[in-house]
Amino acid sequence: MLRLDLANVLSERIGPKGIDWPSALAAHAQRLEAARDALWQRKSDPAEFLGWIDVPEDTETLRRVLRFREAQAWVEDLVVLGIGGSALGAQAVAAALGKGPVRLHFVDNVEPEPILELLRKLEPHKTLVNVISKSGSTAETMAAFLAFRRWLEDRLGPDWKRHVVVTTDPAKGVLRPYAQAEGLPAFEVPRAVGGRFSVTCPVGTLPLAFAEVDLENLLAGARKANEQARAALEHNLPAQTALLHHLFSQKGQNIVVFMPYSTRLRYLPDWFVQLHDESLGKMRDRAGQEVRTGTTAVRAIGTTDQHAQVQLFREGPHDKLINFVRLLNPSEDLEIPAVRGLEALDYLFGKSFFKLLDAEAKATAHALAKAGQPNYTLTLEQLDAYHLGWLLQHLMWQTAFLGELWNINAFDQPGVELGKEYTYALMGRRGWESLAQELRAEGVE
Ligand SMILES: O=P(O)(O)OC[C@H]1O[C@](O)(CO)[C@@H](O)[C@@H]1O
Repeated sequence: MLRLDLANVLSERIGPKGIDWPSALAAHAQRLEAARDALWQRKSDPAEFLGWIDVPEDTETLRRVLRFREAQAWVEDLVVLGIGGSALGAQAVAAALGKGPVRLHFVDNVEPEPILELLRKLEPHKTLVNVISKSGSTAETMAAFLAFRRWLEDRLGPDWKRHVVVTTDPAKGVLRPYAQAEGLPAFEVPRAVGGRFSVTCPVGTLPLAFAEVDLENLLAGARKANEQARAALEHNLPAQTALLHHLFSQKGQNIVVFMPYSTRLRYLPDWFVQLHDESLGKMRDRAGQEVRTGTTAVRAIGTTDQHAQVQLFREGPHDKLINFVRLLNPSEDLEIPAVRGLEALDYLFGKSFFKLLDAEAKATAHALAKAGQPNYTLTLEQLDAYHLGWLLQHLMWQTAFLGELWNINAFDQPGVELGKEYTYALMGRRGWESLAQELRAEGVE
């Protein structure tokens, strides 16, 4: 189960910053139901970028992915070249559930030293490179691909082609025709699926197949989130959490802290930050009116960041809504042993690590509530593929619901384009000469 514990957002618990949930739900029922119906109705229109809803149903593509993985039994290192939505989902799930023996490496930056360090340590004969780019034009990913392709060819000659697999748009960009021309295996990012919503398609599933993640169950969990997102309001978890975010943003909680109590989930906040910020930080609404929507997502991990950020969360400005994620059961556990001479620590003796983790999560949530800092918790029965798939798809739905509530397009990202164009100009890309000149006049070169 994936459940919502919202006790610490209620006014009876946290005072004036809180809400009266039953009446808030009733007051927004019509809007939320309209949002739900609109999303389900628009999902078959490719221009709406709601293709991620149906991707978990696509077991045929999953079978192709699994067959491809089986045919590459020689792989010892898988290098993912991708950035943003083309890397963060697989990275988050692999860190949570991945098992050896294949080692996964994510190249999502263009800092030369780490790339060189990785190239020096890899054995080309045993390395498979998965270049992932929906657009097939992202400078960081393309630069890394040029370097890895050359590295493979220099060491393996014509056999380099056996060591590359492409994941890209079915038609657009340079990678699709290149893969065809070179005879490289290629998987699709469905047209109506944006990068940050792509973890259940081959963008995520192909690397995760090499990490031995149980993909059937990951997709089954995502389908469970779909079932909830279609349900009546009292069972519609994403509509409910979206409403929480909406209500608190209206109360001035402009920051959303996403804080799982799990080191295995350490990359999940990074994935969430992109999903939330790129989708919801928008200057204009669907009618073109200036609106400036968005709350800023902040990463945190429990218990680690109790010793870094919780001081601020409790005693700093109460401009945040904190979303904890807590596991109800460990996959395995470890007893804290008793040690003679350290009886001052006897409250720990014989207790389990999971009990301590659980107590810390509950204690922090309650301490924040006592200070009037709103927070809610999503609880997961346990950390497995099914529950993680459910959580990922739930968060995608939550984002889509918020887009509807704020009347914005949650599926584009116009705000990142200008930076990309400036980069092309600074790098001397053909066709960008006049922009380069403009930049020079502004003192940027
Ligand atoms: O898969 P692509 O096209 O290389 O894009 C990578 C990332 O870059 C962005 O387009 C902009 O940052 C993201 O939306 C996307 O996930």
